[in-house]
Amino acid sequence: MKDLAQKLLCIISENLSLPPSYIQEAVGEVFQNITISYYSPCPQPDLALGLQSHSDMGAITLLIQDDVGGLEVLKDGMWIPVPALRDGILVILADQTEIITNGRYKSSVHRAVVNAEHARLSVATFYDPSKSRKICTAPACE
Ligand SMILES: O=C(O)CCC(=O)C(=O)O
Ligand SMILES: [Fe+2]
Repeated sequence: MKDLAQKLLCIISENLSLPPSYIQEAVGEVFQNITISYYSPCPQPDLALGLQSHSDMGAITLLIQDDVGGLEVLKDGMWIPVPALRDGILVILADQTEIITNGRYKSSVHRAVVNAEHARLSVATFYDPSKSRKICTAPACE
């Protein structure tokens, strides 16, 4: 997962005409955190959220999940359900990449809803800078 995150950050850097390792170097020492989320079925899903609206604080998040579905992204003020891809890896861009690219790549605001019948499992791997790392916009993106 770390290799994939780094490859994706290289592609983003290159797409902005930055050196391929630019974002990786800007992030510095990587802290790869993992969250395993289990969402149990909820008898009244309209009254509950599995995970509240947020954006991820790191550079990039890779998410694997079962085929139940429940992730939603905020686009133009509307919550859009993300199709569940059991064999796929979902890429969620996060806050530090938005800062480094000056918003050319946006951090995705997302949440998880629950449903009445099925439990859901997801595994998120976060590619995060250290808490003391100063992150700033790439001069080429200013
Ligand atoms: O479970 C999900 O689909 C989303 C998990 C998530 O957004 C997170 O852990 O930050
Ligand atoms: Fe998240």
